[in-house]
Amino acid sequence: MLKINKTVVLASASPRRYNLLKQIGLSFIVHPSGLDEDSFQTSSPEEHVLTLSKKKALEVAKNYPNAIIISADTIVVLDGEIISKPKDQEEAKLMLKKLSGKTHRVYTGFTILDTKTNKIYSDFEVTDVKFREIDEDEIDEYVATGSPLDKAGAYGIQDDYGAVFVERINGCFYNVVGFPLTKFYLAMKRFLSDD
Ligand SMILES: Cc1cn([C@H]2C[C@H](O)[C@@H](COP(=O)(O)OP(=O)(O)OP(=O)(O)O)O2)c(=O)[nH]c1=O
Repeated sequence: MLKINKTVVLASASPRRYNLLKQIGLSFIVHPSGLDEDSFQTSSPEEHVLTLSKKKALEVAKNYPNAIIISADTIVVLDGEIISKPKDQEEAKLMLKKLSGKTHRVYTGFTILDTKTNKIYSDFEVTDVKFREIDEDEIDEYVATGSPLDKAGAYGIQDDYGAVFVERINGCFYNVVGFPLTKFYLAMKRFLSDD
């Protein structure tokens, strides 16, 4: 597993990212960036997740002169349209209606930053997710649980409801949940051995 002789800071308020990084045995503290993601416009999904994850890391880096900062950003992309987190229940319902019966892509970008050397590495992963047709009652019931509200595309593949909307995926499952574990693990090993 990863052995890091330095303070590691997870620059994220996402409980999913917390759990996923704990799952691979990483020791870290949490310091969310509080970045306003709504005011941010970009051209491509790749650029969006790479730039936002970098911004989150750089924001939190200001507080830690000698640490490794880890951050990420997840979006859903349907027919070229970037879908982030819904602003309310109505928007969550609209998002789920759009995703029904279709295949979308989930992009997660992540950044690793050493605040002492200023070495920075960012990368992203993409997973295709096929939804079955979901009906309005199912959408209403799920949205009423409140769970979709803090999630890109208004669903969690790991949720009770979200799980049964998904017919199949192609790619990394953990990438959909919010952090591409294998890609991150390999990147982190390279990052640490380059020191
Ligand atoms: C598609 C999908 C997203 N998500 C979540 C992961 C992320 O927490 C969230 C996307 O929003 P993000 O802006 O990437 O992350 P966040 O606001 O939750 O946390 P922070 O910016 O502080 O790191 O959607 C799931 O939990 N399951 C899913 O299936």
